[in-house]
Amino acid sequence: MPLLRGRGLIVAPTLVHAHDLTVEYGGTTILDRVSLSVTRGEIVTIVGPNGSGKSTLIRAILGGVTPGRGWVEKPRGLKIGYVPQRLVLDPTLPMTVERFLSLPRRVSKARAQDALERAGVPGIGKRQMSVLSGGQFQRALLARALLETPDLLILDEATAGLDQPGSAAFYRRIEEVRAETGCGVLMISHDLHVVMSASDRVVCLNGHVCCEGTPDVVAAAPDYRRLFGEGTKGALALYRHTHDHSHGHDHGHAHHEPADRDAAE
Ligand SMILES: Nc1ncnc2c1ncn2[C@@H]1O[C@H](COP(=O)(O)OP(=O)(O)OP(=O)(O)O)[C@@H](O)[C@H]1O
Repeated sequence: MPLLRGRGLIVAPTLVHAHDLTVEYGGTTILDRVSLSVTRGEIVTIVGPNGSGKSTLIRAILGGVTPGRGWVEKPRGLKIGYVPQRLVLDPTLPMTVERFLSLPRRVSKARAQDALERAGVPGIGKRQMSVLSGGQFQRALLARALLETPDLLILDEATAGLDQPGSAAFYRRIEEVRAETGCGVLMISHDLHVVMSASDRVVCLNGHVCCEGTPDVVAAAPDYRRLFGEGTKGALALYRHTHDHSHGHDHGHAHHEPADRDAAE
């Protein structure tokens, strides 16, 4: 999908645009006229309290929930890779990571290996899914989502259950995947510190879009402060601290990372 040029500007194409989505369950409005878009090469994170409709919004974008009002626009043939919050596998079922990547459609060993490398865990192909650490398991799910080299990567709390260094390493890999492939990323995260350092744009949801914008704009917004409290000042401070110079990719984010701890270890 090439970049569009118009009037001297280079405009990244929109990968998905949700227009005015309204979803009700049993007479309760879960999403109220929610609009959201993601362009190529952009990392957009949805934050919001428990039950604020984040997963419902992702499901509506993926097509698993039909909105009562509004619609979702995606370019024809858009390839989406999806990483769920968790996946429960029967621990008694013997299954290597390579075999897992071949379900439901068989992929060659070379493609499986390539996806594992891109997920940052090149050495786990022969291991049993049941013995992977939490971080490695989530990387295996990421590898599965990367098999088709998606245009848009969607992650629903993919780091739930990982500790802070584990989720920071995971999100760093997501940024690297974005830089390598130019894909767009839409994710849900509760890890505000990581969100603030890893996102280009944050959408704060509470049934409706309370506020959205760059991480510093959202962290300073009264609605966001009301939902997440003054404790989130720390997240903003971290964001400012870690973004005080450009490191050259399209989004101009800088990173003074804590000591890396790769999930492959
Ligand atoms: N299939 C369903 N039928 C009825 N109610 C549902 C259904 N799916 C979600 N809900 C309700 O919709 C609300 C929003 O749920 P959703 O999972 O989208 O929230 P969330 O922001 O992702 O929450 P969390 O942060 O806890 O994962 C909740 O009150 C939930 O109980």
